[in-house]
Amino acid sequence: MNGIFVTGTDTDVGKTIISSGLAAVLNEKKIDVGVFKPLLSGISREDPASDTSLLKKLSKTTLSYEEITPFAFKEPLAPYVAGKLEGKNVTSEEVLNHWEKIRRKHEFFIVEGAGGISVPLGKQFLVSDLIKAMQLPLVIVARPNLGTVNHVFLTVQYAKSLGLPVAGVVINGISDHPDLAEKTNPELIEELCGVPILGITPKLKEVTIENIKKIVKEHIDVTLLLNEMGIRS
Ligand SMILES: Nc1ncnc2c1ncn2[C@@H]1O[C@H](COP(=O)(O)OP(=O)(O)OP(=O)(O)O)[C@@H](O)[C@H]1O
Ligand SMILES: C[C@H](N)[C@H](N)CCCCCC(=O)O
Ligand SMILES: [Mg+2]
Repeated sequence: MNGIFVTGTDTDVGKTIISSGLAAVLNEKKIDVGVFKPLLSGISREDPASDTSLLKKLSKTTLSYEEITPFAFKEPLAPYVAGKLEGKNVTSEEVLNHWEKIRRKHEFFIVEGAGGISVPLGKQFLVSDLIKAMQLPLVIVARPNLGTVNHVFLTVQYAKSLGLPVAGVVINGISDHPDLAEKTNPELIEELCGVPILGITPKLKEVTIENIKKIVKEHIDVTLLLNEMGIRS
């Protein structure tokens, strides 16, 4: 089993859009792709707009909603806090047990965290702890605008300090008319952070399944990503 762990510089940066788009493109390349979004908060798994639904739909996996997302909480908060409000504390062992049950069902997995790399999933259990335990290379999704350089730098430095390999960064949501910061950020990020930019995806006017697939296909170097993992596509 091969795969990537998709994290972000923040919540709402487009991790689900990029993860599900990547799943669709890999599927098209005849790669047997599965998805895992172990902790969800603020929306139910079966809601058509949920991370779980989008990932399931675009990957075409036959995994169930519960297999993709074993833990879902009502409030739109860090999963640790959202779980606590429901009297539940998720442990790393529990997530890994669910992972063990599905990881051999597909050749390649795209795993999505929740929010950024240090978001608490349970008591003394951060997204970064899960990444370390799952031993998957990281893809970091970031915003395109002024301020993102610092966010990417901190995320990369933190990942490196924990020995987590970073496959690269996707800058998501660049505007049709990028300002000077948006134009200069990609090169600066590569220079400062020492990680490749895998792609710069545009801001969609209409977020549809077809458009999600299109921006990933046309703007992310999926071959580079796969090559870095020793997979020929
Ligand atoms: N390239 C894009 N163009 C237009 N809208 C986008 C784009 N990328 C993301 N969005 C929108 O921004 C919002 C946040 O995106 P998304 O849900 O993928 O973020 P996320 O990082 O997965 O958030 P979370 O931490 O909640 O999992 C969604 O409404 C999504 O449709
Ligand atoms: C509810 C939201 N959409 C995410 N899934 C959870 C984001 C938690 C962010 C916590 C934080 O960094 O302050
Ligand atoms: Mg998401």
